Amino acid sequence: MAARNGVVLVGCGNMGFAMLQGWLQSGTLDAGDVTVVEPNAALRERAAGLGVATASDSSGLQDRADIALAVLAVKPQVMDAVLPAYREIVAGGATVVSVAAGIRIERFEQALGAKTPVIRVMPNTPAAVGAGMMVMCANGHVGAQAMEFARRLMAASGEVAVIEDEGLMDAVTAVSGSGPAYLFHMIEALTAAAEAAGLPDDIAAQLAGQTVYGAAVYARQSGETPARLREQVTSPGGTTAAALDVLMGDDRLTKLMTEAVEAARKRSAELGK
Ligand SMILES: NC(=O)C1=CN([C@@H]2O[C@H](COP(=O)(O)OP(=O)(O)OC[C@H]3O[C@@H](n4cnc5c(N)ncnc54)[C@H](O)[C@@H]3O)[C@@H](O)[C@H]2O)C=CC1
Ligand SMILES: O=C(O)[C@@H]1CCC=N1
Repeated sequence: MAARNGVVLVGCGNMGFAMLQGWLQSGTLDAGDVTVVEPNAALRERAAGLGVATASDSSGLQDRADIALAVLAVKPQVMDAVLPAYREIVAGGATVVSVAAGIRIERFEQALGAKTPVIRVMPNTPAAVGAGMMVMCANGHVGAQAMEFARRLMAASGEVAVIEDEGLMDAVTAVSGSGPAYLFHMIEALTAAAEAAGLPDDIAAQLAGQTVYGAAVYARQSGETPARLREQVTSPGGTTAAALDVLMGDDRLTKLMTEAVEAARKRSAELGK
């Protein structure tokens, strides 16, 4: 029997392409093991530039016995329309990996068969540079080998966490799935503030970007809590304390972040309906 090590990536937009880059750059997958299905010609070409096979639909894939994982990276709104084209591939033994926000495992079982092996993954776009946060949640039909293969792929894109309770995936989505956008906005806001303080645009962008990057790396590598690292920057009566009075007074930023995460969590739950 041929080795089952093929991956079909369905949808190669922002998230699909970010993961594909992580897989290939890390050497976890050879380009020859991946087929990208993407109807958008420009995005297909971008993927082909990495050396993978591409197709505009699934029609040539039905007889492939080597497909271990069908990774679905299409918008939640089109998932129901996309799934029937993968029924045969799944019946042939492929495990479904969905990165779609909100869509519950049950929906895949209903569309593809009650015993379909399904892994939900909530990735994020820093996967493109191997710095993603990849949260996995599988149903009971996923075999050990497929789970291990999927975990290896996700580990190539960043850190992996596995959760048992699928009910938590909406919260996961709101924190780490959408989270990079909050931090990108933080960079934008710090850049705007730097400009308002009189710095030239290019210096403002450099200072904001590198400060957020440096703080994130330091927070992950120092072994200290973020609270302790914050205290180390904050001299009593100094400049940082003056700024933190604005951000932390009345728990301002924590309340705002909690409100933002709750809005995303609710939207994720809605997308699943
Ligand atoms: N963008 C992000 O940061 C994250 C996105 N996600 C999830 O990833 C999924 C994709 O999101 P994005 O990449 O942002 O959207 P996107 O719109 O950039 O990519 C979706 C791609 O699917 C393609 N597509 C549409 N119909 C198709 C079909 N029948 N067969 C194959 N491909 C098809 C589209 O042409 C498009 O390129 C969504 O379900 C989203 O919830 C999850 C975590 C983070
Ligand atoms: O905005 C969205 O719906 C997707 C899911 C998580 C990040 N992007």
